[in-house]
Amino acid sequence: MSDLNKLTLADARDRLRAGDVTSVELTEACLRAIDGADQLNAFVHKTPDLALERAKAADARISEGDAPAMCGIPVGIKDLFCTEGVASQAASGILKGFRPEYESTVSGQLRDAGAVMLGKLNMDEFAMGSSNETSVYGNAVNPWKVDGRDLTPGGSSGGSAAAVAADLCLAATGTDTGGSIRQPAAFTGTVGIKPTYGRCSRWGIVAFASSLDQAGPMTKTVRDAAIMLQAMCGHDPKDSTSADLPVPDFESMLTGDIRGKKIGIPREYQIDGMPTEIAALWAQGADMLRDAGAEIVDISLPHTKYALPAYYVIAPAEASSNLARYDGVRYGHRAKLAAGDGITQMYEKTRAEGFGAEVQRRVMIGTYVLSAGFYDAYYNRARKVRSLIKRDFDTVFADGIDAILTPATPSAAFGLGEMANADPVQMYLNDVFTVTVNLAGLPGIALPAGLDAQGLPLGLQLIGRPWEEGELLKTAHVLEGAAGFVSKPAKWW
Ligand SMILES: NC(=O)C[C@H](N)C(=O)O
Repeated sequence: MSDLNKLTLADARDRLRAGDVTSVELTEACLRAIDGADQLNAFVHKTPDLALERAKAADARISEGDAPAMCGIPVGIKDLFCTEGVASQAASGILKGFRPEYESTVSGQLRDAGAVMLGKLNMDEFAMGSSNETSVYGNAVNPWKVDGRDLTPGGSSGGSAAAVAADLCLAATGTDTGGSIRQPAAFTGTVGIKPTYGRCSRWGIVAFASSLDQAGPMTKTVRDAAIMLQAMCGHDPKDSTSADLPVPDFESMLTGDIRGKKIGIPREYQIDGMPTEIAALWAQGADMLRDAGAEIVDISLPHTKYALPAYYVIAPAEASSNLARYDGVRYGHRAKLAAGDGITQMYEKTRAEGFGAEVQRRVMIGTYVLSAGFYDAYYNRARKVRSLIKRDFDTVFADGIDAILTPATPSAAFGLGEMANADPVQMYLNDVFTVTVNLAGLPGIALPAGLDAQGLPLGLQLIGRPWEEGELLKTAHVLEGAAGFVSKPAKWW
C-alpha cells in the first residue's frame, strides 16, 4: 500500500487496530519518504533500524490487543529531547557526539505507549530562533514554496513542522518557550499545541528557559494533537514543576459543540502594520466561531506591548544560567588547547567554538541582565511585567472568557536568509503573538486557517484557561472544521 505516510495519526490508529495495516508498513512508508526528502533537512539523525525494531514490537502488541492510541505510530522527535543511545544535540556544536544514557520523560512516555521513533528533527540551536537558521546542521526547509524561493519552516521546531507538513512522519514532538511550536505550525499549515506550563514533564529535555519551556505535539489535525498530547502529559516526580493533576481524555472532548462559549478578541493584538490578509483571517475566524454558537467579545490585555521585551530579558537570563553547564568538561565538545592554556582558556575557547552566534548573544544578554548592577533595572522589572501580563489574562478569564482568538504570526513564512542577517530584533518580532502565552503559563494552539495571496498557509491561535487543554482543543476542532483547510504543499523535493 503506498502513501501510508500521508495518513493522519487518527486514521493510522484506527487502521492499525482494525488490522488493515501494520506498523512496519507505516514505518517503511515514512522511512522511504524521509530518504526522499534530504533537501528538506528535517531529520538530522535517522534511526531506521531502531524504528523497524520498535514497529515489529508494536505490531506484536497490537495483535495481542494491547494497543494504546500511539502504538505503532511513526513519529519524529525534536533534537532537544534526550533519547537513550541516540544522538541528542539540541542542534548545537557544543553537544556534538552526545548520546544520552537516558530517555526524556515525554519521549519515554511515547516510546512506552508503542510510538515508533524515526529519528531526530532539526531545530534552532538550543531552541533559540524563529527560522531554524541557527541550527548547527543548517536550516530545515519549508515544504511550501513560492516562486521557486526556499522558505523557512519557522523555529525553533522547524524540522518537526517541515516533517509533518511533508508527510515524513505522522506526527512529531516540539517544544515551545516563546512560540517554537505555534509559529512553525502556522508557517507550514500544521497544528501545534503548547500545553499549560507543568502539563508535560521537562525532565530530559535540554533546558533553554526553564520557567517557560513546554513540550507539545505537532500534527496534521486537531484530533491528532488531542491523541498525541494525551500520551505526552502526566505527573513526573523528576520535574518539580510537573503538575500532579488528572489528564482528561482529550479526544473524547472533541464534541463539536461550542455553543455559549465566550471567545475574547484582544484589541492590543491589532498591531501596527499587520498585513490586511492576517487581519481579515482573524475576523473570519471570529465569524466562524460566532456561527458555531460562540459569543465573540472584545477584550483588553493592556500589558501586551511589554511582553516581547520582558520575554527577551527573562528567556536569555534563564538561558545564560542553564547553558553554564556546557563548559567542555561534562558534555560534548572541548576545544583544542595551546601549550600553557589553563582552565579559563579551556572554558573560553570551548564556548566560543561550540556555541553559535545567537546562543552567544543570548548568554551575553542574560549575563548582563542578571549582573549585580542591572538586576533590578532589567531582570526584576521583566519579572514584574510578567506578573502584570498574567494578571491581564486572569482578569479576562475571571470575567467569563473561555478562550482568546488571535493570529498566530505577524506574517506567512518568510524567505530563508531574509531575516537571519538583519537586526536580531526583527527575528524576535515573530514572537509578538505567542510569548504572552508562555509568560502567563497558559495553553495555546496554532492551527491552519487559510492561505495568503501567494498560496502560503496562515495560522490562527487560540489561548485557553490553564489546565483546560480539552476545552481549547474542542474550540480549535470546530474552527478547523469551519476553516476547512485541506491544502498540502506541492511536492518539489
Ligand atoms: N524557543 C522559542 O520558543 C522560540 C523563540 N522564537 C525564541 O527564540 O526564543
